[in-house]
Order: sequence, then C-alpha cells, then structure tokens
Amino acid sequence: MPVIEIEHLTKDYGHHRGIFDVSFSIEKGEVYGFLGPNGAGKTTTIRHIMGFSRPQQGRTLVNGLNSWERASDIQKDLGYLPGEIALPESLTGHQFIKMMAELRGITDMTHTKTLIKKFELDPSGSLKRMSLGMKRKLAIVTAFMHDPAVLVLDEPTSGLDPIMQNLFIEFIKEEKEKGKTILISSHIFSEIDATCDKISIIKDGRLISSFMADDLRHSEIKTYEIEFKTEEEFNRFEHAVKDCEKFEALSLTPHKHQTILRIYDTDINRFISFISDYDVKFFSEIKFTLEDYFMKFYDRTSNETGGVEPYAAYRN
Ligand SMILES: Nc1ncnc2c1ncn2[C@@H]1O[C@H](COP(=O)(O)OP(=O)(O)OP(=O)(O)O)[C@@H](O)[C@H]1O
Repeated sequence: MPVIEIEHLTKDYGHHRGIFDVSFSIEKGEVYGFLGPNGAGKTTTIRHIMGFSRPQQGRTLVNGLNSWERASDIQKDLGYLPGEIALPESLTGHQFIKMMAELRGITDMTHTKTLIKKFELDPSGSLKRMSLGMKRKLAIVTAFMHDPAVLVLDEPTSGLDPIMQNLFIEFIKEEKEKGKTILISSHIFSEIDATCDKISIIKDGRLISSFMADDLRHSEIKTYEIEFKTEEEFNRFEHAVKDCEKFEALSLTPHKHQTILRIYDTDINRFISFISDYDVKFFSEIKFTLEDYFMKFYDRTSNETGGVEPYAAYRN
C-alpha cells in the first residue's frame, strides 16, 4: 500500500485556477519531488494531503486514511513544513519549540537539540523579529522534531542561504537512508534532482509529467548534433531520414547544414553505419540535462534539443 495516494484530486477555484484530476502515489521510503512554477498547484495539493482542504472531486490518503475524514490522526504523526510560515508573534523561538514539543508529547529533547545545532537555529529571539531564514529553520526543526516517518515539505528551502540549502539537501539524503517517506514541493530543480527518486511536474493545475528520476539521469536515448559539409549532403540526408523509422530528426537547419537527432543507445551502431555514407563535418552528443527537461515545461527553454516524450514512461 502506498504511504501517500492522491486520486483524481480536483479543486476548481474558477478562472482555470486550482488543481484538476491530479493523481500520483508515494511508496514507503521514497523521496518524491513535486515540481512546478509559481501558482501551478503544489500548495493546493499539499493542503489536501494534510486534510486542511476538502476535495471537490477525488481524494487523498495517508497510510490508507482519508485526509479530509481523518485529518487530526494524519496531522498527529506527519512532519509538515508549510510553504508560508505563520508563527505566533507573541512567542520567542524557545517558547514555540516548547509548545510544539508539548503538542507532540515529546519529553526527551535530545533530537530537537541536535536539529537546532545542525541548522544553526538561534531560537532565543521573539518570532516577531526573526528573519525569514531563521523562521524557516525553526519550521524545519519543528517539522522533524518528533522524527516522523512521513514528511510533507512545501518549498522547504525557500528563504535559506545556499550553504543552508546544501545542508538541507544532505539532511534529506540522511533521512531517506533511514527509510523516511518524503514529499518535497519545489520550483528549484537542483534540490529535486539531488534528492528525489520520482518526480512529478505540475503546471496550470495539471500533472504534465511523472517519471523516475534515474530514467532521466541515465537515459537510453541520446541526442546528437550533426553538420554536413555541403548542402547536397544535407539534402540527401534530409530526404533519407524522413523514411527512416530508427532515427528521429528533431530539427533540420538547411542554412547551417545541421540536424539534431534522437537515437536509442541500441541503434547507435546502425546509425554510425548509416551516417558513414555521408560527408559529415562534425558529429557530437548533446548532453540533455534535467534542467533542460524541466525548462521545457516552464516555457523557458534553455536548450533547443526538445524531445521530452521518452521520459513520460513512468505514470501512476
Ligand atoms: N483559496 C484560494 N482561492 C482561490 N484561488 C486559489 C486559492 N488557493 C490557491 N488558489 C489559486 O490556485 C492556483 C494554485 O495555487 P497554489 O498556491 O497551489 O500554487 P503553488 O504551485 O503552490 O505556487 P507557489 O510556488 O507560488 O507557492 C493559483 O492560481 C492560486 O491563485
């Protein structure tokens, strides 16, 4: 049974805002990246998982419990880091930690003290005057203080400096080693790339891609750029490649005599024999990074290689 299940979740706020038919599930011990630009629907989905919001259609389950019907049971055990941190301003950091420890029934503060030290949190001041970064650290400490098995983290590193961001990534890796199940929402692809087993991309309230992170990291499909020495050779190739089922030309640029091709690793020998019949000026692999892939969906393409479909193989 998955630890977190989101089934056909819909919350329509009108004017195409909200989330629509979102489904994915997270197994025990997985770190799941939920990636999307601002306003994509990450927080809305997370609020449903936590049981703060009632679905219009569909449902979310945590350890088999319906989030809306069993909200308090779910919230008791789960570690939650909200995207926007609202803290009681009349308290100091120490008082807030004490309050959360009492709510969680924590008597031994050893683990909490370790977290405070690790994240260099200074809880002495009043929450009203605490910097954004310090508030984020406080929220991290209180999300992890009861050592929960399941964590839902909404943009966890927002407001942290780069050193703390890296420290947080290392911390998530350690938590993963302990078998924790973690959902991380983010719009920062590097932290998702560094930590996650599976990734879903949400845009305009709809899941547009779900895949195993390793499939993208070790893709069996490679992208190559080729330039022909003459226009005649380019034209001959252009004609031949159209009838070829094995190699897909993503782009053909006649004035530069160049093409970009996508080829399965298993077809590479066949391709080399095919291309040896042509007068080629250069032939090189284009590294297609996770960032390129994500940017495709963000409409801010950093690389014109295209060809994202092969990675959409994993869906649940
Ligand atoms: N209570 C609400 N009433 C009306 N519209 C809402 C409400 N909550 C969210 N929305 C809208 O739903 C969409 C998704 O918002 P959401 O906060 O889930 O996005 P997000 O991916 O978390 O964005 P960000 O990265 O900016 O936090 C947005 O268009 C937002 O304006």
